[in-house]
Amino acid sequence: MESFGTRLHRAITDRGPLCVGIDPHPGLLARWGLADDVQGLDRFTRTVVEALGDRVAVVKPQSAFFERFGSRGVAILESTIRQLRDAGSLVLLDVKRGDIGSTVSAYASAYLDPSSPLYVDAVTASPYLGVGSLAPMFELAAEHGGGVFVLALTSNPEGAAVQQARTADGRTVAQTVIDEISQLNRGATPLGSFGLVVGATIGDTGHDLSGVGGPLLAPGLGAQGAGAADLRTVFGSSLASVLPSYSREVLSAGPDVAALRAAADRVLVDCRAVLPAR
Ligand SMILES: O=c1ccn([C@@H]2O[C@H](COP(=O)(O)O)[C@@H](O)[C@H]2O)c(=O)[nH]1
Repeated sequence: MESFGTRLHRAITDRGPLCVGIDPHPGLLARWGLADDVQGLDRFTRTVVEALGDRVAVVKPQSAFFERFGSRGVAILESTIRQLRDAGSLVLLDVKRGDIGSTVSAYASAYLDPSSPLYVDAVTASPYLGVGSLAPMFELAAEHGGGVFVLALTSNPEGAAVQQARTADGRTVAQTVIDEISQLNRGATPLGSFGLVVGATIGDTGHDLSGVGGPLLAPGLGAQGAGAADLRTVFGSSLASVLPSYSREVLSAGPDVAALRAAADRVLVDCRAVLPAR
């Protein structure tokens, strides 16, 4: 079976280095002329799938915006995941899960076991119960060709106080996460299946990302203020591994399908101007 890293590498080669998030904020639903209810959610997500499912490498539904509608929202998330997979994009579910290992096993089953209704290509995970506690996710991902993106240096301003705090050996908390994920990817070609989340907003923090060997998901572009040019400052010599991620910047072009496609094409052009050719 092909690894997630191999599948992601191919998707990026074929479709370009871009992840677009599905974040149906109440304000976006209103802007699209949709009600803030499950019907509005369903129409919103179907439109994004129609516009982008067959042209963007990775689509990242934000679970929170589906969960807020309870079981009917989660049913729409399940359906959205199926539609995206049918359309050919990789699905990265942004759920930022993390817990003690025995509970992480259940999260792994929920998202990374092909028999689950919420099965996706990759998930986001939080390392703040220790990177080792995420082992059941790493193991199930490896078994079924899935991927895990672990939070390292998040795009929000509050993140730095925790993530850039120093540990007893002098490394930052983020660098310990970076180093552990690098170990997991060792020897993987063309790309490892275990990624990191590093916000495009954080500036030059001096962290060493050169040995990660896996994808570096870069949210914070567009609505949070970072632009494609900031990728150079944040990622330096690791730009070749960056997967830029935009949600509101693209989604606000809707509900017109052609306008959504044009917005995704535009941000991809911006990113290609900065990232090395892949
Ligand atoms: O550090 C992080 C990690 C995750 N996110 C998520 O990405 C999108 C960003 O949406 P925009 O509309 O492009 O701002 C959202 O789902 C966040 O939860 C992040 O922003 N930063």
